[in-house]
Amino acid sequence: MKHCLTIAGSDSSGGAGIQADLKTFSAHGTFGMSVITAVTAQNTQGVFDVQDIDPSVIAHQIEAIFDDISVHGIKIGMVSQTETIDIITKTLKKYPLPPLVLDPVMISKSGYDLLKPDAKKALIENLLPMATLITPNLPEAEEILGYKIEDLETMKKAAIDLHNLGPKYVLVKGGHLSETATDVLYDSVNFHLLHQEKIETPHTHGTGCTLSSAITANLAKGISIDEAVKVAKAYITNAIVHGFSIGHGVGPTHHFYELYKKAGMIND
Ligand SMILES: Nc1ncnc2c1ncn2[C@@H]1O[C@H](COP(=O)(O)OP(=O)(O)O)[C@@H](O)[C@H]1O
Ligand SMILES: Cc1ncc(COP(=O)(O)O)c(N)n1
Repeated sequence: MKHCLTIAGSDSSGGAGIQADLKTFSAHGTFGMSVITAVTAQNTQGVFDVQDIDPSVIAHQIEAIFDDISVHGIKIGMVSQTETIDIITKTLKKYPLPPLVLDPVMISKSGYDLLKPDAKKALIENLLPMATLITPNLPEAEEILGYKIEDLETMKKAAIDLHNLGPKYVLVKGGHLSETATDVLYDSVNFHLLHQEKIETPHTHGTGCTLSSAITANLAKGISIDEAVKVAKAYITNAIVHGFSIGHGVGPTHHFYELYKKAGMIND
């Protein structure tokens, strides 16, 4: 069994962050481990409070894992502030690294700043160059590059410009496009377009977390980048189709839909 690590924030409502990542790792038959960077008090309606974890505790979590257990894939999500980014970078650099997927989480669907604006520079300079793949959504890509991205042509330009900042591969996600949910994968030579009709649903809490963890699990299993992204895209699409209407706002996706269906635990 492969071992996957998420370095991210905790979402008390279980649909995004660490909780989404661990469910996704499990749904992919990998063993999930976590380094918690921040604890958020959030639900389907909003984020109400954040407690950043002390940098030394973040370093100790990373060391506790790497000093004992082999890690086959890493996903980084909410990193909150410059001190957190600095300690993650410094500590990870002590170890040989497996494929690393960076989801540059900035603003929650509910509009809360999950990355302090002054930490953007550290994210770009320290974490982007370490990544095998980065998975920005449109607002995140716009925030990093400083220009508007609203169609496939500008998504392709953004993918090239983001690639120039150091990651090996770039996936610009199209969940925020108005017509389709087409994502663009750039491998430094070719573009791979992952076409998908937009699903009419409000329940997309944690879609980005879930997609990046699914890709991480696939890469940990040794699957090639384009196949890892393609399979993960099918997984997130299914998870969105079968999302849950829990709470009064933006509900979570169904991380275990395929597994439950195979086990005969659901009928539709
Ligand atoms: N309504 C939707 N229908 C189909 N796919 C979606 C929908 N919303 C998001 N996605 C897909 O979910 C994944 C996560 O994208 P996105 O929602 O843009 O990320 P984030 O959660 O970081 O904002 C992408 O593959 C995107 O295309
Ligand atoms: C701890 C944490 N990490 C990431 C997200 C982003 O998820 P979304 O973009 O769906 O709000 C979140 N809401 N909470």
